[in-house]
Amino acid sequence: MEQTRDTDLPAFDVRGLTRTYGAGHTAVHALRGVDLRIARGEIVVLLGPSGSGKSTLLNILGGLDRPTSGEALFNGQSLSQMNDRALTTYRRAHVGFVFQFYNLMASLTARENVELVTEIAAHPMTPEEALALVGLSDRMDHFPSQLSGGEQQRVAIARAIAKQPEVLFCDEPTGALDSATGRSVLAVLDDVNRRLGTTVLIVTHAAATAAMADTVIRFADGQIREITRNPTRTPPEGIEW
Ligand SMILES: Nc1ncnc2c1ncn2[C@@H]1O[C@H](COP(=O)(O)OP(=O)(O)OP(=O)(O)O)[C@@H](O)[C@H]1O
Repeated sequence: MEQTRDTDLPAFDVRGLTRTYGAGHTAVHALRGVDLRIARGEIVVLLGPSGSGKSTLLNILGGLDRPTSGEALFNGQSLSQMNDRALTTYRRAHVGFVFQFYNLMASLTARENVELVTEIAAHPMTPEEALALVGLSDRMDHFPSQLSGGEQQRVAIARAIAKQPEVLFCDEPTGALDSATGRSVLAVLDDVNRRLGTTVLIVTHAAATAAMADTVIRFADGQIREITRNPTRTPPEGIEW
């Protein structure tokens, strides 16, 4: 039998995924059966109204939450069947997170915030390399309070990519930023994807972000309503908000 080459596997293969919070009358069906394949090295943008289940899906794929039923495979391995220890190892080794509100340590400089990750990662780049990639070489010794919102988000991206994750999960990465700053943050994500080959998943309310994606997933009511592919990616600098 011909063996499946690793490179043929999608980054994620999601089958019949459901996630229900609570039970009985008060149960919330956040995911109602999601089937999805995400190819490696793509930028994927997830759009959908508030409460449609986007963050729930991201959290399950990122190993922060578990499905109620169904399966999510990463590189052919079932996240759903991993025990807590294996899921922690998965998060540490393979995925980076970027959230709306940067979550930087206020008492540490940009470099020290990134060091928190590089000190425990298996194959990290240096904090200097990570900060250079996001264009912050000249701000490494600044504290978060001395940086703009966009710069703080770039530090958060540097921290997320410093361990060289295969996947970067971004939940509303531009949600707290004005449009020009948001575009520059998206340009950093695009650059990371091109240079490092990182698979990037972006959850956003900003529908225009879809133009920078390879694949656009539209969510509604806990289900995928539509998956479209862009024939070409629009550079974030050219996106109109
Ligand atoms: N921990 C939780 N306990 C109970 N219900 C939850 C929990 N987390 C999410 N939900 C509910 O699950 C549904 C999906 O939430 P989710 O955060 O995934 O949506 P979303 O599409 O990311 O929304 P938004 O765009 O507002 O962030 C919502 O109805 C939400 O209230």
